[in-house]
Order: sequence, then C-alpha cells, then structure tokens
Amino acid sequence: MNQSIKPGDNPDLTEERLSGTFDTNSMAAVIYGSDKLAQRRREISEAVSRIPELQDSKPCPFMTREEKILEGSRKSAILNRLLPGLIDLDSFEETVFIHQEVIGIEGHPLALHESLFIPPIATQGTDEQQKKWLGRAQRREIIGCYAQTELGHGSNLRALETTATFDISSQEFILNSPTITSLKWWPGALGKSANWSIVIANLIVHDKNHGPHPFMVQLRDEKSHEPLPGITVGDIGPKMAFNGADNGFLGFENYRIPRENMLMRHSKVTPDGGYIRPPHAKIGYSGMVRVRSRMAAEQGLFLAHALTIAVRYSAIRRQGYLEDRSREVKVLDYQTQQHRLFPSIARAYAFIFCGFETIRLYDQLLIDVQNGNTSGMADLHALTSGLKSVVTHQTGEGIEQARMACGGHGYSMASYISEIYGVAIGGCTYEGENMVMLLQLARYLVKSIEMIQNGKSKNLGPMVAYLAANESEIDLNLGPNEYLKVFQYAARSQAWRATEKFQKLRNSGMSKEQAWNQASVELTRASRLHTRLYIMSTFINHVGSVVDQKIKKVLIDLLNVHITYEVMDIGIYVQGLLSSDQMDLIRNQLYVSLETIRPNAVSLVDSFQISDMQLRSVLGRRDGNVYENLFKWAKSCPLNDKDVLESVTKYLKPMMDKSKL
Ligand SMILES: CCCCCCCC/C=C\CCCCC/C=C/C(=O)SCCNC(=O)CCNC(=O)[C@H](O)C(C)(C)COP(=O)(O)OP(=O)(O)OC[C@H]1O[C@@H](n2cnc3c(N)ncnc32)[C@H](O)[C@@H]1OP(=O)(O)O
Ligand SMILES: Cc1cc2nc3c(=O)[nH]c(=O)nc-3n(C[C@H](O)[C@H](O)[C@H](O)COP(=O)(O)OP(=O)(O)OC[C@H]3O[C@@H](n4cnc5c(N)ncnc54)[C@H](O)[C@@H]3O)c2cc1C
Repeated sequence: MNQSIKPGDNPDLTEERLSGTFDTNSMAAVIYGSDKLAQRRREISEAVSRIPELQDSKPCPFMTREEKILEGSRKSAILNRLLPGLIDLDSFEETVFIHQEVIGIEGHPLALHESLFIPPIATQGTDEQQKKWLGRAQRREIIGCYAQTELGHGSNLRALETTATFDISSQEFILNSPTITSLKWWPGALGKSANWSIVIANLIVHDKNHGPHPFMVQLRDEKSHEPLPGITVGDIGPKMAFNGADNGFLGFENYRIPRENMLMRHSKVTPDGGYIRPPHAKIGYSGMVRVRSRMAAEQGLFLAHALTIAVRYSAIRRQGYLEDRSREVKVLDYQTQQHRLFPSIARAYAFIFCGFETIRLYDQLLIDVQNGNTSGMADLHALTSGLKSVVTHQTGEGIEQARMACGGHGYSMASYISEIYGVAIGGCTYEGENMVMLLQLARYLVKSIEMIQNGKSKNLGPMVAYLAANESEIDLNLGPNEYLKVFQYAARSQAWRATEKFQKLRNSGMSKEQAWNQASVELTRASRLHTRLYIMSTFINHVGSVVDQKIKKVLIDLLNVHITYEVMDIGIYVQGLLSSDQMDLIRNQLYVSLETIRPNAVSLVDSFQISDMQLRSVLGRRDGNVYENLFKWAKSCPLNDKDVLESVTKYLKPMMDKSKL
C-alpha cells in the first residue's frame, strides 16, 4: 500500500498511488537500510513539522543571499537547542537529515562543521587533541570549516603554497600565504561563520618541506568574532547555487599557532624538530575519502528529490491525447516521458544502495587504519574516486532531464529543480574534479592490468578480477548476470585498450607523463565503465538480498530498467560481443520494462519519503494540488507587493510619455 494517500489529494495522484503494488514504508526500509532508520526519518519530519519556529520564513527563491545566510543561522541556532529532544546526537545520518529537512539544500553555517571539520579531529587528532577540541566542536561552542583549496591550486595538492614553518625556539608553527595564489579559496562557512578551521598547509621543519598536513587554526576571536591579527578572511561572493553557504577566502601573515595544533595522530613533529612519518603517505587525505565515500548516497538523494518532483508532476499534468480524445492524457503515459524519467529512478536507487555500501567500506577501513592496517586505502581511494565522478555526472544529467520533463513549470523556481541541479553538480567539482578523480582510478586499473601481464592475476582484488577473464560469447537468455557479463566485457576491453595505448606511447619513447596525457580520454572512459559495472553489480546483489517478495518483485522490474538502459547506453563498447539482433532484443526489453514499472512510478518516488518541507517544490507537492499553489506562490512573490514598481515610474513611464509627444 502507498502510505502517502490522504483525503483532499489530487485524484490523479491518488489513482497512481492506488495502482502501486507494494508498501512504500517497506520500500523505504530497503532504501535506507533498515525499518528503524526509515521510520526515524518519518518521525523527525513529523516532529519538525510541528515546530513553528523551524518553518521557512518565506520560500527560499524569494530570499536574498543575506536572508538565506541569516535564515540558515537562525535555524541552526534553534536546532542546536532542540536537537537533544529530536534526534540521536551520536547519529551522523540523523544530524545531516534534520538539517536537510529544516534548512534545505542551499547550505548553512554548519554544513562543513559536521562533515569536514569534526571528522579530521576525530580521526587524525591525538587523544589529547580530541579531548581539547572534539567536545567543544560537538557542543558547537566553536564553528569549523576545512581550508585546503587555494586560489591557484585545488586539484593538485602537491602545489599548495600555504606554509606552516616550525619555529623550535617558540615551539610554534608560523603560517604564511606567500602569494595571491596561495590564498585559501572556497572553503564552506569560512567566509563569515566559522571561527576555527582545519587548515592544510605544507609542513616545513628545518627548511625541509614534508608536504601538506592538517592544522587546527583559530581564525576569529571567540568573543567578538573579529578576525585575529595576521588573518585576512571574507566571503568569495555569490555562486551558481548553494548561496546559503558562505564559502570564503583566507590569508595568513606570520600567524603563529602552538606546536600542539598540528593534528598528530599519524604524522608528528617532536619538540626538537624531529619529523615522524605517517604509516601511509596519503593518510592525511582520508578526510576527503570519507566525504567521497558518502557522495553516492547523497547524490542519489539529490536525484531522488528531482524525480519525486518530476514524476508526481507528470502524473497530474495532462497534455495531448492518446486513444481517448475526450480527456487529455497524463504526460507520464508517454513513452518518451518514461524513457526520460524511469532509468533515472533506477539510477537513484542504484546510487543509494551502492552509497550505503561505500559508507560501510569506509567505516571498516577507518577501524583498520586505527589498528595500523592501511592496506585497504588504495582500493577504497580508487573506488570512491570513480564513484563520486560517475554518480555526480549522471545525477546532474538526470536532474536536468527531470527539469525538462516538467516543461515550462520546470524552469520556474517554483519547481526548485534548478537549485537542486546547481547544488548537486557542485559535486562534479568539489572533493576532486571529476576528470582528475577518474584518472586516479585509471592508475589503479592500469596497475591491475600490468599485474595480469606479469602473470600475477591471482593477486588481483575482487573488484578487478574480471579484467583477467576472457568472455567472447553471451547467451542472450538474458538475466541480470548475463547483462553483468556484457558490462564486464565492455569495461574490460576498454581498460585494456586504454592501457595498451598508454604502453604503446611509452614504448615509442614518450615520457610517462606525456603518454598518460595522450591516453587520458581513453583512460577516463575505462574508469567510467569500471565504475558503472560496480554500480550495476551492487544493485544486482542488493536486490538479491531483499526478503519481502512484493518489494523484491518491483526492484527486479526496476533492475530490468537499469540493466537494459545501461547496456543500450554503452552500445558502442559491446559491438564486438553482441549482434544487432541481440541489441534489438535488449532495446525491446527496455521498452517492456518501462511499461512494467509504470504503475509503480509514483510509489517508487514516494518511497524516498521526502517531505514537502524538505522538497520545497510547488510542483512536487505530496498532495498534487499544483495549479492553485502555483498561483498562490506567484502572488506571494515580492515583485507583486506593489502593482506599480519604481522601474515603471522612474524609467518606463517617462520613456513612454516622452515617446507620445
Ligand atoms: C538531499 C541529499 C542530502 C545530502 C546531504 C549533504 C548535502 C551536502 C551538499 C553540499 C555540501 C557541499 C560541501 C562541499 C565540501 C567540499 C569540500 C572540498 O572540496 S575539500 C577539497 C577537496 N579537494 C580535493 O579533492 C583535491 C583533489 N586532489 C587530490 O585528492 C590529490 O591531489 C590527488 C588527485 C589524489 C593526487 O594526489 P598526489 O599528487 O598527492 O598523488 P599522486 O602522485 O597522484 O598519487 C600518488 C599515489 O597516491 C595514491 N593516492 C592519492 N590519494 C590517495 C588517497 N586518498 N588514499 C590512498 N591513496 C591515494 C595515488 O592513487 C597514487 O597511487 P599509485 O598509483 O602511485 O599507486
Ligand atoms: C561548492 C563547492 C564547495 C567547495 N568547498 C570546499 C571546501 O569546503 N574546502 C576546500 O578546501 N575546497 C572546497 N572547494 C574547492 C574544490 O575542492 C576544488 O574546486 C576542486 O578540488 C577542484 O579544483 P580546482 O578548482 O583547482 O579545479 P582545476 O584543477 O583548476 O580544474 C580545472 C580543469 O582542469 C582540469 N585538470 C586539472 N588537473 C588535471 C589533471 N591532472 N589532468 C587532467 N585534467 C586536469 C580539470 O579536469 C578541470 O577541467 C569547493 C568547491 C565547490 C565548487
């Protein structure tokens, strides 16, 4: 049963919900990993809806940037007071969720505090450092951010210019931004809100540069909030979206911090200037790996937001005719609309499933690393590098298709899809620009193939074992596992093609760097296919583990949409394996699976359980009463406060009057 049905709803949406074949609360339990977690989300939404001071003071699209930042801060402060009664304070998921619900996706002063400030202290700080700062940060006595990127350097961390030079005589580090390009640029909440930051700076001891390391740095006075002497800080200005966040710039001029402010769980500087190396050279990058490991689920949810809006709206929007000329048809009945939206629903489910898997893998790695075992770091770095790149790109594509699927109203901020798009595609850039991260995964794939070439296939990890197989024929009695083999063929042949291109260029005498650059488009293609294969196999495994038979049946239907769409999408890579008859068969299976999923489309998006407050979309309202609310929304636009604006009295009217003479 669809749990969203209520009296007074748009009858078209109710009809859709009645046609659903499964219980949406049970599906939510599968999406969020357990009945308890799905129920907690419902309870938190419900509790928030009953607290007047947590409601939006006006629709976000009508707010100026200053109002957005003020509103985010107002709500953050209220939440901090109310949180103990509303959520499990130890749960990161609940903390993120309630902020999302109350403040939305446009950013807020604590967005980075939870995800990039507290985790490095907790994982890279010593016990004493944690004792000193963790409690204060968790109680929000201080607000923090993560300052790594510089005006001139983001992707290439080796070129960061900020320095932290150890001064033995005073037992302090002296922070400096030696050039304009070394100014920290982009950190969220740095601009106006944060008073502390994790700063990534080159550690210099006895004139030797040990590369980027993390430091705890106070930026502003804790009483006056004024920048401390030696600190230059401010906001970088408006962005494409995410304007409730104050991304900032930061410069240091001989700014001193105590030796104890370098996060020293892994690397250390001793009082006499000795440097102790970390157990793995890239352990300082693990804060980024943590965020990347969470991005597939986050992005899947961004896509889920846009699809909830587009699918619900498509069920109430009637336009044109099919057979019955007496009533216009729901646009959701057009095959083109289904082809535009349903593969994205499948992807959203796939991203969320695989996102929760990578969060689990990261949590396991964290335990291993704390126990001194860093052997899994390279695997997870490769996996999350590829995953963040593919998922953010496909999420952006899916959201944009969702916008277009809503026709003209999709272009209005009342749909809110443009904001979702703007925030989500930031993910193509932050936490590592997508091409750069695909090339990180490519290094791993090339190394894996070199192992095969050197007769060491048995040392390959399970995620790359397929690179050594030799599939040349597919039985087209196609079930998911045969589709997986088709995808493995595509990913394998592209990985070999790219590696061989690189090796050929090397053998022709080209430098490693030039050869890599000349092969890089092919290498990124290999990384994408490898990642899409991983997403597909995780989806298949996940569906296989579902116990509730009604839920399993729908998920198999959704999986069929996914695997047929994905294979059609990579057709060019499987030409050597599949005949044109086989491709036709798959194409037809895709069209059949679109029809099969159609009656469950609304229930599948309802199962994401995104409340109206969180969705902030007139088009995507749960009750489907879109037209009357669009009219209300337009009337409430500040431009309509007056009938005659100054733009008219001051310019247009005089112009028209003058023209009359
Ligand atoms: C509705 C949904 C709800 C959602 C709720 C949440 C909403 C949130 C929305 C918005 C929030 C926005 C928040 C944005 C926050 C953004 C923060 C940031 O962006 S922080 C800055 C991030 N910066 C980067 O990511 C920089 C990218 N660059 C790098 O990471 C590195 O420079 C590099 C590209 C990895 C290269 O590093 P380096 O030059 O040092 O190394 P290489 O020579 O290339 O490689 C040497 C070997 O090291 C391996 N390596 C590299 N990194 C790692 C690692 N992390 N772990 C393990 N190994 C690593 C590399 O693979 C090489 O190995 P070999 O090939 O030699 O074996
Ligand atoms: C919304 C948002 C929030 C952010 N928040 C933070 C934050 O809180 N803290 C923080 O420190 N930073 C933050 N950032 C910065 C972000 O991490 C960087 O912008 C990102 O890492 C990309 O680096 P860049 O800007 O230097 O891109 P560039 O590296 O300059 O990329 C420009 C182009 O060059 C290409 N390119 C670069 N290197 C290579 C290469 N080796 N091979 C092939 N192509 C290459 C890229 O693919 C891209 O096409 C944020 C950014 C955004 C957009």
